[in-house]
Amino acid sequence: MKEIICLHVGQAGCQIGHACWELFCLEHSIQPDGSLLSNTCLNEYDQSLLTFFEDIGHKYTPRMLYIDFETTVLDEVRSGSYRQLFHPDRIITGKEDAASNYARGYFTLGQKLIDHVLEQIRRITNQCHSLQGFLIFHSFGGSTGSGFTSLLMEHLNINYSKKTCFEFVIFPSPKLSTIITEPYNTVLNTHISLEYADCVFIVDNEALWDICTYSLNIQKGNFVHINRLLAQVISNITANSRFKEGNIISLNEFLTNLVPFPRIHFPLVSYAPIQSIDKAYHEQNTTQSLTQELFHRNNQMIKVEPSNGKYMSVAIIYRGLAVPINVNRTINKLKNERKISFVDW
Ligand SMILES: Nc1nc2c(ncn2[C@@H]2O[C@H](COP(=O)(O)OP(=O)(O)OP(=O)(O)O)[C@@H](O)[C@H]2O)c(=O)[nH]1
Repeated sequence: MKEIICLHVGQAGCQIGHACWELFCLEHSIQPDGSLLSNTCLNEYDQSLLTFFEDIGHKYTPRMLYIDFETTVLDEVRSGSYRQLFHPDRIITGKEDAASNYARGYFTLGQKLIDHVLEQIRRITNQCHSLQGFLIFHSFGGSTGSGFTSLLMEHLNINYSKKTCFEFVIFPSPKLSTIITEPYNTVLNTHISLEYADCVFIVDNEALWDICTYSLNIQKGNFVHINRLLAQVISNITANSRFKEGNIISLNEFLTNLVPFPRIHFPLVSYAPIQSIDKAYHEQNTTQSLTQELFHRNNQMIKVEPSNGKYMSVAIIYRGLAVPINVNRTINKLKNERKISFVDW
């Protein structure tokens, strides 16, 4: 079993984390109190849930840490419907927020909290047979998300240098960001991500709101909607480590295919199909249509124009019955029609 530990840092990281754990529980038939649904029996195939969940005898508990300097968001987790799922020690809060100031997250408040956080990580790793790596969820713009994550990654690099480190990051979007320090926090945190992360999936809220409004027809969306969308992406990226169907690709193998050069590790995220509930039952999703949609701007989770540049590498994860011959045919078609062009190495 290759375990993965999730670290959710700051408001964005914790709220996205909550959406992910809701989805993981549904996928593995785990109830909000951590017990298995009564008619579920664990066979070897189901054991794959141990990648993300720890078996503590009578129930399952997530291998994760929620970390935030202020208590509001995590108090909701402590009193919400999933409160029994999480081990209380794994929800770590400070007493005041870092006021969107990277330095407060890294130095002032960060230094007070880091030992406690590292101790909890050590306890979780002690319960793992063969730790695969860490997934870190945070925003680049917030001070906890940027400052404290930087400090944490430096320590993880010292203590767990051989383990894979993936990040899922909210990149500030110019039209939506209200906090003036977000660009500064982002630049400072990017430097650390460049050095210590193996792969950083970046998304921005502007692109996610657009997907919610135009593709999913949600007129008054909020963070819950976009976080659930992100949870789908994260679930699919990690599905290979969790379910033993078809090819099992570990995080490391995934990296080998996706990252052409160690420091070039900031892939764009795209997802298909994205359909509103009223359209979903009227669409036929073929391998070809899904692959073509992936390269469409409306399906991208970050606002950039890919036609202005070239692709360095692409990793497509199909979930469900995708036949390799159809996949190859579609990719060749896209290349021949010059819809995607790669750099000439
Ligand atoms: N997608 C998504 N983005 C969020 C969420 N909450 C906050 N953000 C974005 O995250 C950025 C701000 O970072 P936060 O995570 O709120 O800040 P923090 O890391 O907790 O740091 P401080 O609040 O300064 O202590 C802004 O760009 C927000 O739009 C969320 O639940 N989902």
